[in-house]
Amino acid sequence: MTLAIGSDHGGFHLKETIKQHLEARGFAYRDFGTCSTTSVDYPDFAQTVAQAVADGECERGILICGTGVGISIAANKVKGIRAALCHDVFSAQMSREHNDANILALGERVVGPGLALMIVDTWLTAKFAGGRHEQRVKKITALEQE
Ligand SMILES: O=C[C@H](O)[C@H](O)[C@H](O)COP(=O)(O)O
Repeated sequence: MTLAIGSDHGGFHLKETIKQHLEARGFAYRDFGTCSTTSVDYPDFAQTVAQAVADGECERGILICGTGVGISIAANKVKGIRAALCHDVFSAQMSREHNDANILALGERVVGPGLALMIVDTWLTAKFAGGRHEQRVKKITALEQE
């Protein structure tokens, strides 16, 4: 699985920490920026990562900003994207099992690196449960056509 990863300046340090962690765990990723703590606009990075996932260029994505709020709102505007903002391990697991989330959003100013990496690990390994959740995810997709 190749992951798309991106952040604004508020998520830059956590993005670098997550990249090192992914490398140590043998996950392939593509870094869509930003490349420093110079102020940028999070919708730009949400769009490139979300598009890479929506186009199938990358299977899933991770987006980070200061709170995770703005970058998840922006990513969810792209058709086919189910971005989940998760600051606890339970939500991260459920976002995969129940919602088939294809992007994980995190806020660097909200969680410390230890918890963030635990959330990432949980989110990467959890699998969509299907069954009754299938029709609900289909209904989310149908909303995109309205
Ligand atoms: O939801 C938005 C994100 O948290 C941004 O990272 C944040 O708004 C950036 O704020 P500032 O420009 O004050 O660093």
